[in-house]
Amino acid sequence: DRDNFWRALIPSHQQDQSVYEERHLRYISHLGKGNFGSVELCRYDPLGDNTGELIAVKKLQTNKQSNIEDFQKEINTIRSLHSDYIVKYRGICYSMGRLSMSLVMEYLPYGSLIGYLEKNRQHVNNRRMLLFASQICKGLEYLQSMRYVHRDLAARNILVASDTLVKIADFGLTKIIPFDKEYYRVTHPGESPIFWYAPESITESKFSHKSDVWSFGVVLHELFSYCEHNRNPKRLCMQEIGNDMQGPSIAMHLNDILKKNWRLAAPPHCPPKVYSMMMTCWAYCADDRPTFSTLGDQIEACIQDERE
Ligand SMILES: C=CCCn1cc(-c2nc(Nc3ccc(C4CCNCC4)cc3)nc3[nH]ccc23)cn1
Repeated sequence: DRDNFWRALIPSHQQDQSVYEERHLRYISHLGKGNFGSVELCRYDPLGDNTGELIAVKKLQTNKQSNIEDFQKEINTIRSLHSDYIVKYRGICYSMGRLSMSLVMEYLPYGSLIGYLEKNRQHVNNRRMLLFASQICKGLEYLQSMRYVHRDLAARNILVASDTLVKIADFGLTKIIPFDKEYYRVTHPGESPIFWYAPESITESKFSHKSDVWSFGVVLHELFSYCEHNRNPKRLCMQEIGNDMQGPSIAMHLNDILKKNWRLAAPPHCPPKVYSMMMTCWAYCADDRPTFSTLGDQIEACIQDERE
């Protein structure tokens, strides 16, 4: 039947332990937009009695061959990652009708970090922020150990599993660093989140673990700004550059002010040690930035400070 048709297409060693049949998928609601696709909340209900599990299903929205290949790479990436701090892969769902494929992941009930912090601001204190920061840092340390560069680290791509657990999501732009190089050069930058980018990513499309460290510093800034929309990195950088700046010259002006050592200002009530940690992530020269393991130790030290 149709499953065998799809199984026949995929080499056996790559076949997934779980193939979800579209006919048992019950659409519930829209969860968000990722790179090249949208994510929906579904119940996988083969018994048809509403006892099935809730899952997050990312559907590819394109028929461009390049996006289909990128989606396949995203699926292979997330399938190869096993960490408490990275959203879990569940399987894939084929639909014969549209000859398309969807990525099935664990459903994280609290949504993205941005919405969560805006909604729960009053009972998230510095210690809780630092716990989230240490979890993201551990997820990135694991990603680095697998030679992956995320390339799209931002609070919008961090999901909240519970009041005490966050996970890294959306691996649509993630690349593997070649074994003989320290960085990955992108040929087609596309619409890039340049306000989260390290200078070398803006000017040379170079991405490395050190450029992920820069973006991690920006995520720390978003965290300690409670992801307030009027304090978001894009808004703060554009205020500095001049809001009337247009198009490609924005990247040039952004690099210019970064070269002149302008950086995002400390968020209100941000502990000084946390801000100085952010500043080390924003060293203009990639080699001067800390490693994720160093950052992990510094975050643990900040948590101890908050305990006293
Ligand atoms: C990573 C960011 C880009 C793509 N993306 C991924 C997801 C996503 N979301 C969720 N849970 C979720 C739970 C509640 C809400 C709500 C919606 C209504 N307003 C309040 C908040 C939103 C999301 N679980 C997931 N597992 C795997 C992916 C995934 C969403 N967007």
